[in-house]
Amino acid sequence: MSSPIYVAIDTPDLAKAQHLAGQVRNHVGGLKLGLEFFCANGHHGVHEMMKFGLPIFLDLKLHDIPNTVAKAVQALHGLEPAVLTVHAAGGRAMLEDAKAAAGTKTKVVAVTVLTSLDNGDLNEIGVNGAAEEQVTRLAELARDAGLDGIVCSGEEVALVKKIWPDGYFVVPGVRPAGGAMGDQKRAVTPREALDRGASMLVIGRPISQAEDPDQAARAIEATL
Ligand SMILES: O=C(O)c1cc(=O)[nH]c(=O)n1[C@@H]1O[C@H](COP(=O)(O)O)[C@@H](O)[C@H]1O
Repeated sequence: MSSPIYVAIDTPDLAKAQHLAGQVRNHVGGLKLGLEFFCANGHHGVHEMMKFGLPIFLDLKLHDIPNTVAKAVQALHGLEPAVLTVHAAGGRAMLEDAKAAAGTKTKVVAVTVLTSLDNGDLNEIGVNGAAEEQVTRLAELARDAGLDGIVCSGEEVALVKKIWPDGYFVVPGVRPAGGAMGDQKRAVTPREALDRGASMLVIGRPISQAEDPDQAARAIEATL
């Protein structure tokens, strides 16, 4: 079985991205390319990273009116990433149109509440109630809109699995025991995230900033 770990390649530098992917390719199940990489390197960069033969998670977190998001998804044709993100807060019509615009080879998953937010941050943007309530609400919306799954933290994944048993659950903000949190606020360990029902673990800095990324990926893999 392939590893559930997708390494987050957060750099605008294609050569650095290729170097990191080359170091960890045997100990991860896929490569996650986000806004930083895509803004700098576009389709060309994704094509270059596809050469590693690993599935690509294109994390663009699209969030706009339905027509704009659908056209943006269409503009990705030719890349056919394994997984693509949109923001659940874009609403039902946006989610439905994003899914309809994606090819059948791409799982469209909705970001619920970013793992960098805690309940206080949510309150500040007008969401009263705990992260788990908001994640559950948005998971139901994504499920009913026909999406493949959601992005949430390891703190909520067991809860959403109950209401969406066959959903695909992407869990970022994962930290090995004692690891630096950085800007993440709702983090669990890789083992905990898997035990609670994660389908994919997104791990960036604990691997990419390690002195030896390959060794770091292997050490995390060994805890799963
Ligand atoms: O969609 C994501 O991947 C994502 C959603 C979220 O709620 N939180 C989150 O951290 N991410 C991404 O997951 C990665 C986490 O990176 P590290 O904190 O370095 O492990 C980054 O690439 C984020 O963009």
